Amino acid sequence: MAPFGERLSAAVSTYGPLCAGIDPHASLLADWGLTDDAAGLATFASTVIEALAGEVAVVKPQSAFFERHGAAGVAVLERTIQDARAAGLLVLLDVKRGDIGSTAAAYADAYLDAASPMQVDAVTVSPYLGFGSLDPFLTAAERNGGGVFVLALTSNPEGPEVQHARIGERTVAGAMLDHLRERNAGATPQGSYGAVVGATVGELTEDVAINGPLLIPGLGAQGGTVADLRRLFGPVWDHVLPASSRGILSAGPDVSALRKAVRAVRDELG
Ligand SMILES: O=C(O)c1cc(=O)[nH]c(=O)n1[C@@H]1O[C@H](COP(=O)(O)O)[C@@H](O)[C@H]1O
Repeated sequence: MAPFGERLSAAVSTYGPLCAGIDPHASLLADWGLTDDAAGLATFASTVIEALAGEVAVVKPQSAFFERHGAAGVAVLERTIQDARAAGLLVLLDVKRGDIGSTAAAYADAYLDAASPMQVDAVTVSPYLGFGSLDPFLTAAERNGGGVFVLALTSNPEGPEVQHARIGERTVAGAMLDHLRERNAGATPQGSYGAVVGATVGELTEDVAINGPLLIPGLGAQGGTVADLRRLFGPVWDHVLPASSRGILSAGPDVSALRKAVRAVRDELG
């Protein structure tokens, strides 16, 4: 399979950069008239895929909202991943994994190995056990044409306590971005190792030009706007994947209303 960075660039040039989240919150299931169980999840997820296929490059299921329903919820996640990929969507699984290297290798097998029933195109990971602990993810991604998105400057207000802390001259987030820049060096049209940077960070104090994709959550429900994105990420616009979950999903359950909501954000992004 071609490298993720290459596949992502091609998909974005066709469908635009919007990444639509699939976050089946209990409150959204209720708003959609669905039960807060695996059956409700399954209807929610299949409706979102029907609405988004051919409309966006990437969908981002949030694993937590499936896991809270136990094994039946994980089975729905597995089917959702397979259905979305079969519909031509790139799947970025938001699962924020990170562990000691040998355990990270098992997580990498679960999500990035070609033989796994849960194989996705890319995953989110946390580098706060040390960037080197992510090596199994990076290796599995390289082997399978996958991508890895590393939390750098997250959208939540608690993030700066860790991410702005200093290691000598650099911040912790800056060090993570440096590692990614190094790993993506020389890749065309971009590398497969991305960073997560919130739309809500206010000011950008780090160099986010990593020659790789930038997942930018926080658009919509968390208060981030397209104007914020343009101001913060204008110079690296070709690499941004603005992400919105509730901002789009709250338009459901009607498929055409969901499409209309997606198209409105897409048009605003240009
Ligand atoms: O990795 C993420 O996607 C992520 C990182 C971050 O810094 N902030 C953040 O909100 N997210 C995820 O992005 C989604 C945001 O959802 P909405 O606020 O509904 O658009 C959730 O699934 C979060 O877990």
